[in-house]
Amino acid sequence: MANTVKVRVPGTTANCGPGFDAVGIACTIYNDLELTLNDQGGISLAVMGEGAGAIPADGSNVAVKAIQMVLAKTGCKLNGIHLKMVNNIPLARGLGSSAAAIVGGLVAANELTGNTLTKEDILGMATAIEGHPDNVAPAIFGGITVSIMDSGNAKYLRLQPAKAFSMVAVIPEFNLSTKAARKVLPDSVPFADAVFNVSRTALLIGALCTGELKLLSHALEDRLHQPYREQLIPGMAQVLAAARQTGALGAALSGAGPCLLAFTADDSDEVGKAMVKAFNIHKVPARYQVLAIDEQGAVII
Ligand SMILES: Nc1ncnc2c1ncn2[C@@H]1O[C@H](COP(=O)(O)OP(=O)(O)O)[C@@H](O)[C@H]1O
Ligand SMILES: N[C@@H](CCOP(=O)(O)O)C(=O)O
Repeated sequence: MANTVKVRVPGTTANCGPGFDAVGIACTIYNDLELTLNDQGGISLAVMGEGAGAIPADGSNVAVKAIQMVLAKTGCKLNGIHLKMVNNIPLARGLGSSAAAIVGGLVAANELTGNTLTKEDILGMATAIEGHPDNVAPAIFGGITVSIMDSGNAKYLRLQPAKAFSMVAVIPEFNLSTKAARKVLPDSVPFADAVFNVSRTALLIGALCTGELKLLSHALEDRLHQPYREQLIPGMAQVLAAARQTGALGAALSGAGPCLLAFTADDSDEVGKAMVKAFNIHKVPARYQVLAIDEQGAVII
């Protein structure tokens, strides 16, 4: 059996406005992870691109955690874990870097231990490490996914959008960990806000499945997390407004932020430039990247 494998995993944008911890989209931005297992023990890590010099080479690394979980579950005795990463997904920006690392580790280790885990098993294990299913589901399955937790088990549905759209990810030059961005959320919300989000999430899924993309301007509205996270992202309201004013279908926080994401039918560059300019007015350097939906999810390459 080969002892080295390479996996490509997409970044993901979670929540998509109102679908907190439920909706996610796989995006055409990728990390490559090469895993070698041997019986010599030890952990080594070489990182190129995003996170080089910052990602730990020990058991605190989420990719290593994921690999060790597969080794334990499959009873594999190989104890040497050697990783090479080429990362394009920026860390702690809201584009699912941790989900990509976890899914990459699980898929690679599964491949090297005889492929005994199903994608559904991998979803369960990835969710256990990540804490919520909305990034790991599209990272595994590709496309647009809706996920739920049922008595601790993640279940998902993969949707086919009726009409193509682009996503303009505006990436500010500062990190915001998901952990920190979850700390500002309240324990409970007003009933009216819950109703607001139920209606918008239903509209979001309906709009994507029917191709009624003009409804996204309402369907991306949120009262569960964005209003609380706004304090962490200078200029957030103005950047989202700039997207809408330049013709975006709608715009929202990407995952826990600080990246902001506009959905576009055309004029993506114009929207990206306007959003970057609005961040710059608030003294936040930023860049934009135009993304499409990744249809495949994690693949062995
Ligand atoms: N390629 C990677 N390998 C190992 N750990 C990673 C990798 N990418 C990200 N991480 C871990 O995930 C953290 C960022 O996760 P998180 O705060 O959830 O943000 P996001 O997933 O939105 O990028 C990083 O600080 C790092 O600990
Ligand atoms: N539902 C989560 C999504 C976090 O996504 P990330 O890409 O920022 O890790 C949340 O909003 O906390």
